[in-house]
Amino acid sequence: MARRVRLAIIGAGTAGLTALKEAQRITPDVVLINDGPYGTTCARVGCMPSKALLASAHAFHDRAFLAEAGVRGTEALSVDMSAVLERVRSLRDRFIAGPIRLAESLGERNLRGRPRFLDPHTLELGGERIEAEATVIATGSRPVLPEPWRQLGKRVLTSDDIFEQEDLLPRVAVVGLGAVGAELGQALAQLGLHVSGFTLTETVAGLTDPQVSQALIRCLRADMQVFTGTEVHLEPADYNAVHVRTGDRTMEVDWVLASLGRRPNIEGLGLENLDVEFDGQGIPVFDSTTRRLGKHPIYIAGDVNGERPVLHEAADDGRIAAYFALHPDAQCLTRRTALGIVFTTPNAARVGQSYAELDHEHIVVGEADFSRQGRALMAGRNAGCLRVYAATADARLLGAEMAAPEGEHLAHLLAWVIQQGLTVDEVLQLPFYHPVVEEGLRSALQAARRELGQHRRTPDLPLCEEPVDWALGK
Ligand SMILES: Cc1cc2nc3c(=O)[nH]c(=O)nc-3n(C[C@H](O)[C@H](O)[C@H](O)COP(=O)(O)OP(=O)(O)OC[C@H]3O[C@@H](n4cnc5c(N)ncnc54)[C@H](O)[C@@H]3O)c2cc1C
Ligand SMILES: NC(=O)c1ccc[n+]([C@@H]2O[C@H](COP(=O)([O-])OP(=O)(O)OC[C@H]3O[C@@H](n4cnc5c(N)ncnc54)[C@H](O)[C@@H]3O)[C@@H](O)[C@H]2O)c1
Repeated sequence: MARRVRLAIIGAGTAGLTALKEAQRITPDVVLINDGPYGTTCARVGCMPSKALLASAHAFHDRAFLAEAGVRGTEALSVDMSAVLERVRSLRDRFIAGPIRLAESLGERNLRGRPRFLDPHTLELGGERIEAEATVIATGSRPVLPEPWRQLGKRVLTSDDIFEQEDLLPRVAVVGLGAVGAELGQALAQLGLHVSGFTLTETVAGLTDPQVSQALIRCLRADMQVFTGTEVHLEPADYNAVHVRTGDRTMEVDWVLASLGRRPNIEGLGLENLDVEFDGQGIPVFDSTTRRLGKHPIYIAGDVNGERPVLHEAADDGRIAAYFALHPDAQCLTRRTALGIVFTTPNAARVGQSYAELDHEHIVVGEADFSRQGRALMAGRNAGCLRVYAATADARLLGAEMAAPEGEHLAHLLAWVIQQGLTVDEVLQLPFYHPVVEEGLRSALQAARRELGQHRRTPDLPLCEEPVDWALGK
């Protein structure tokens, strides 16, 4: 006998659990099916442990600023790497507790294993059949690790294993300087390891604007070696070391952090039993509004769909998928403005349309340099730059990229005004306090206005509804 349910959710990560909460507003008739550890990638091996490691790293790194700021005794500070990693795990355990409790609260509706579609309405799970009116696939992604690198065993770690280590040997190659490699590479370097970072692309940390990326690379180079546009080959060396070969250079390291990107967990779901199309990356083609696979009652949410692999988007995807799966008369929903932040110092961020996505013929760029920005200078964080992109046609802000102090906050402000459809002038009419890093954002906006060839006819203040009396000759 098959178990019949209104909604089956495959994957108990952020997208799956958010789909669950959205679905529970409508029906209790939901099963959650998860294979692998519970607790979500973000809380277990992703966002949270990486930021906990960065917190220790930044704190230790600040000793140089403390000394410059007149605080004495900083030369006595040192890092106890085992204690750092222990703290990361203890915070991790707190963060995963909530997601685990949520899954367990389902009781016998929380199922373990890897289900397979037999047809669009039927899943097979460990010999049992589940007939679901609709299904949400939210199986996430996993780190890319080439097979020959696996043969090197524990000498090659990914973000899945690094936080489990009791200690870390001093010489490390970080291969891949996207978001994961830039954050973890800088964290390890600031904690005192000798880090050499390599990446295939010319830009790092998910940035696409070469000038912003160069500004970040200059900052990273204060802590670690950075080689861009470089393909890496790994070979085993004596005493459990690894040879990192790039062109005709060979470097010996104790271990390697492979941060080459992530691959969607799409295999084994039996999608070949359904009439679905796949794109060039092997991801089933889905509707960008509903996340639905063709006409099937199947929705795909979170990292597994490869579209916006960050936490808040995975959560939105889960909400969207459950909403459309359970509302035949659903309203159209649009996406929030794209926002990606990488927590290096300075923070790297991309907001709205990236530099690579924009048509350069039809935009102007306004730039601010943080090396002389007042507030950043006081805090010893005066490095990096911010570039805003505005449409030539109507001066609307379209996007921004930055490697900037307090970039996580500047990026939010920009995302909010871009989502509101504001123009450069309209943003300049908003309040800017003094002295704050937001004044750097104002400089970039003023530069964009100059590039637009616009001249201010009034001071940068909101206009009254009515003209003032004297202007009317009264
Ligand atoms: C090191 C690192 C740092 C990150 N930092 C940030 C950050 O600072 N900010 C940010 O926004 N994002 C960050 N991310 C990205 C963020 O973690 C992901 O976008 C988010 O966790 C994706 O959630 P998800 O629900 O799609 O997948 P997951 O949370 O991975 O959930 C997928 C679930 O499905 C299960 N599963 C897999 N295959 C099957 C199957 N066949 N059957 C059943 N179950 C299956 C898995 O075990 C898992 O429980 C980071 C990622 C990493 C790796
Ligand atoms: N703060 C954040 O929001 C945050 C932090 C970490 C991860 N994430 C998410 O996790 C996802 C995965 O991050 P990631 O950094 O693993 O992937 P990524 O795709 O962002 O970067 C992978 C990098 O590896 C490089 N690379 C690939 N193969 C290589 C090779 N053979 N040799 C040298 N370099 C190679 C690529 O050039 C690329 O720069 C990201 O898309 C991001 O959305 C987000």
